[in-house]
Amino acid sequence: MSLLPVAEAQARLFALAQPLQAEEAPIAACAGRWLARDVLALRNQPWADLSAMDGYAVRAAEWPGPWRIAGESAAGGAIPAPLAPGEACRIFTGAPLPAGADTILIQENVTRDGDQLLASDDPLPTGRHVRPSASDFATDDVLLTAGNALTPARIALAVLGGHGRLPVGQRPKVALISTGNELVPPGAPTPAGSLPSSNAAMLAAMLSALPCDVIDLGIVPDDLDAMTAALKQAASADIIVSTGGASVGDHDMVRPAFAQAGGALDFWKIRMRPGKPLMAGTLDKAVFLGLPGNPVSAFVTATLFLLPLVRHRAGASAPLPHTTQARLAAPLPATGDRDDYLRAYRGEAGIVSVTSQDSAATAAMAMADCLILRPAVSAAAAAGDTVTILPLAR
Ligand SMILES: Nc1nc2c(c(=O)[nH]1)N[C@H]1C(S)=C(S)[C@@H](COP(=O)(O)OP(=O)(O)OC[C@H]3O[C@@H](n4cnc5c(N)ncnc54)[C@H](O)[C@@H]3O)O[C@H]1N2
Ligand code: MOO
Repeated sequence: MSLLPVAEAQARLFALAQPLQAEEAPIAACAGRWLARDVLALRNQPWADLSAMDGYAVRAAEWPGPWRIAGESAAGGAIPAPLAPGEACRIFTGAPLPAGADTILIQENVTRDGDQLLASDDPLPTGRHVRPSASDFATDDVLLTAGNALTPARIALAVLGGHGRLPVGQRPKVALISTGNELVPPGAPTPAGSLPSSNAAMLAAMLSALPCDVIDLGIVPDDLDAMTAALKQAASADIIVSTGGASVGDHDMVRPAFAQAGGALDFWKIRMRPGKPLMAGTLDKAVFLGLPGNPVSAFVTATLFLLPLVRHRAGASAPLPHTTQARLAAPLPATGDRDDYLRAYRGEAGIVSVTSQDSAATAAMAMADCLILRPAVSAAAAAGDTVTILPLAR
């Protein structure tokens, strides 16, 4: 198989499965999820012409008064009686204006004597300090569209639109499998030849920022039947992720086990460094991603494939990671025949790539707060050159 370009592999991955079915979730369970349908306003916001300040509702044409204070309007209180000519209404922030009033005098700018009121400031433009009815949005306005991420501000908008539940994509179930005879669980003793298994903990931490449910199936030895059984066990999940055993060595069991479990492989080997041995396919209704075992390769491929796949299945309309442009603090060598995803951080003088770009260099990886994206066969870059970066979640 020739090496597949990253963008093509991402497109093929998304084509393997549709977003999961929608569900109606209570607002408290919607943060960070994606809308499955457009959301329309069920009410006008504001519901009436409301005061934006504490003061007095008047007719601007009657400035500077005097007015007789007749009645009061407070948020949550009774609807105030209409204003007769020459009358003002005591009013508080968020309260409806009485019919006939068009402007608010703030209380700092009036002279009040009993129920007599005089303006003590400059003339007011009509409508000053009034929030007109439906000026934020009106009933039946489309507030949010399918595929929108439910950010805190959009949750506020939906609630003000009258909603207590929202149609969102279901939370994908993500099963994690770690393969390798050398692996021991986090914190277990590490006699010679053993290695703490870090990939599942790292992936679970990455996934904790997304609306999904992680099932860690633990460590599976480099054994065809054991791996086949683990994959079958994982097949009820929406996404299966393995790490390790993805390459070409005698102990790399993931591809044959996937075939033996009944999986249909869609692609293997990507034109990227690190992460070349990545594979993907389907097993029953699950999408399978086989990530390389090296922790750095697993991290980079999870960033570019696993997290976007979770977003896609959870209903995101824009599942790919956000990238931006930035200037290099130091030169970079020319790239080879694969796209480079260099671990880097944002320093004061620009972007600095970490000292070791080895796929097993976890200490260097831990210093990174972004990846530099360098296409295959790029010429060397100089300090000050603009490059594309992918900011990493903290
Ligand atoms: N002859 C070739 N050898 C290799 C090739 C190749 O094309 N031809 N590709 C290399 C590349 S690129 C990568 S990346 C690695 C990926 O290999 P695997 O996915 O088969 O991973 P393993 O061999 O199982 O492990 C690699 C490395 O990572 C450690 N590891 C594995 N799992 C974990 C874990 N859960 N936590 C921490 N560390 C883990 C493992 O001990 C190995 O040191 O293959 C190259 N070889
Ligand atoms: O493609 Mo591998 O992930 O370079 O070490």
